[in-house]
Amino acid sequence: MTRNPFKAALKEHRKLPGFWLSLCSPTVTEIASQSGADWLLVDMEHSPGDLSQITDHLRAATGGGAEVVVRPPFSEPVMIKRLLDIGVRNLMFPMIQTAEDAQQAVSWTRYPPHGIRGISATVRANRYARQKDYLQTYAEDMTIIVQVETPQAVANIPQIAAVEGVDAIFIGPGDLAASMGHAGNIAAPEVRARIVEAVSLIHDAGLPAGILGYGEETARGYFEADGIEFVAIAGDAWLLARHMDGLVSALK
Ligand SMILES: O=C(O)C(=O)C[C@H](O)[C@@H](O)CO
Repeated sequence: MTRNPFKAALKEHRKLPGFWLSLCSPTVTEIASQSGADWLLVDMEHSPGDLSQITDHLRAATGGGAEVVVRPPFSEPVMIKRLLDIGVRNLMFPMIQTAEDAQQAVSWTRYPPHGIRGISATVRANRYARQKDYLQTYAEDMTIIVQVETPQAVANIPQIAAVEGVDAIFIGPGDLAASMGHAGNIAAPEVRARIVEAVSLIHDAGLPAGILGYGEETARGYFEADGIEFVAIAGDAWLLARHMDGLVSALK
């Protein structure tokens, strides 16, 4: 039984709003974690943030109820090992195209004989060697989310979802649209059709689906009309820019 509330809620297919954080500010992480959101995506792929800041994000989130999910800059084993050692227990792997990609991603998170993760005896993840059952329980407490971001990946969802260890699948609408020749236009009917197809394949496989859908109306549509379980309802930079612009134009 997992001790990770986000993983447990995903398994129950609950409705889970989250925020997408790319401003590299642990203070923003703290504010977001106290909002009632269930999860916070700390993005290393499209932000200048680096590994040394991640521990501060994890500590900041403990002031509230949200779980931190980290998206590494690229799906590769070295960064994953270092993120896991510092105590990241929810990962989102970008650009997973095939079941083999997903299998490899899972293997980077598991110690032998189940994978290739290297052992470090005294790390933040095992409370500096105080958590005696870490080696027996880490996998149960970890959430692995893989991102599908191309039509090829969408077509491979049944195989990707069947990979042991994959807990959820997150649709990357921006890259999906771009890979279909509609960069910047996720509302294009062809892209929308692929998103609907992806959600249905993810649900047919019994997994929860996630997506970015900024703003109340968009997020509500994904939650209610599409039945998507975890939606990034806003990004920190998006929220700030939008509200600053609105206030200035209202008062000028
Ligand atoms: O394809 C997408 O959309 C994503 O993966 C999210 C983007 O990288 C971006 O919106 C992050 O700010």
